[in-house]
Amino acid sequence: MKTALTIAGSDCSGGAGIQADLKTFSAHGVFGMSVITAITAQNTQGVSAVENLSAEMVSKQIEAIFTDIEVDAVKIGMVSETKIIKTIAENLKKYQAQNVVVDPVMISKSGFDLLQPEAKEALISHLLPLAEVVTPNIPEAEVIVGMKIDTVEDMEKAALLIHKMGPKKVLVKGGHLTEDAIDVLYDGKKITHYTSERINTKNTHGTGCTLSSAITANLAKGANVEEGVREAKEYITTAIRHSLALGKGYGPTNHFYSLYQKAGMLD
Ligand SMILES: Nc1ncnc2c1ncn2[C@@H]1O[C@H](COP(=O)(O)OP(=O)(O)OP(=O)(O)O)[C@@H](O)[C@H]1O
Ligand SMILES: Cc1ncc(CO)c(N)n1
Repeated sequence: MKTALTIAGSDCSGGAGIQADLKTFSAHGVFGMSVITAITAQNTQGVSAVENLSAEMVSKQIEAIFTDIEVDAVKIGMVSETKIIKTIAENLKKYQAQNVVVDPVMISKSGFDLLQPEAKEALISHLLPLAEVVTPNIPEAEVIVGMKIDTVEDMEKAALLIHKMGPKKVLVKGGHLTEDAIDVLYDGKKITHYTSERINTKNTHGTGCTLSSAITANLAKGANVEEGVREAKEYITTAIRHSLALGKGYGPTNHFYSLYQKAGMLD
């Protein structure tokens, strides 16, 4: 069985972070493993607290996995502090991690800082160069390149600029624009658009985590980035279309709809 590792924060409400990543890996038939960087207290209405683990504990978790188990792909999600970012980069180089997907998580939908502002430079200089593909949303791409993004053309410009910072490929996600949900991939040579209709729902908690872990699962199974993103986009669109009205705020996406449907378990 292929394996995938997520290095990210825990979302106790299960919609984003480690929990979304492991559900996505399972739904793709990939064996999921996790290195937890931080515990967050959050729900569908927002984040109320973040507690980082020590850099030593993050390092020990990575060591425990890589010294024992073959890792086919790695996703990096929320990493809040500079010293944890540096530890992850050192370890992934040491163990020659393959198929690294970096989701540069910065701010939650409710406006809470999931990346300490002083750690932005470390994320850019230490994690982006390790990435097979980096998956910023529009506000994250704006911070990384220091320009305003209002259109798909702006997303393309940002993708080209981020590519110069070291990742092999860049996927700028268009969830924050208003018409169709268009994601822009730049592979160093050409631009590809992945387009879906915009689904009218407020239940989009964890969409970014889910998309990046679906790409990771697909790379673990041997897909190239273009194929991996294409399937991941279909997966997230179905998961949003059948998202769950749990909680009082922005509910989570539905990871198992397609599987349950195939298994004849839905009405
Ligand atoms: N309402 C929607 N309808 C269809 N697709 C959407 C919608 N909102 C987001 N998407 C898609 O979901 C994926 C995730 O993009 P988004 O820009 O929302 O990520 P994000 O902001 O990092 O998410 P989060 O921070 O909640 O994890 C992209 O493929 C995007 O196009
Ligand atoms: C732990 C965690 N990672 C990422 C996000 C972004 O969706 C979140 N809300 N929580």
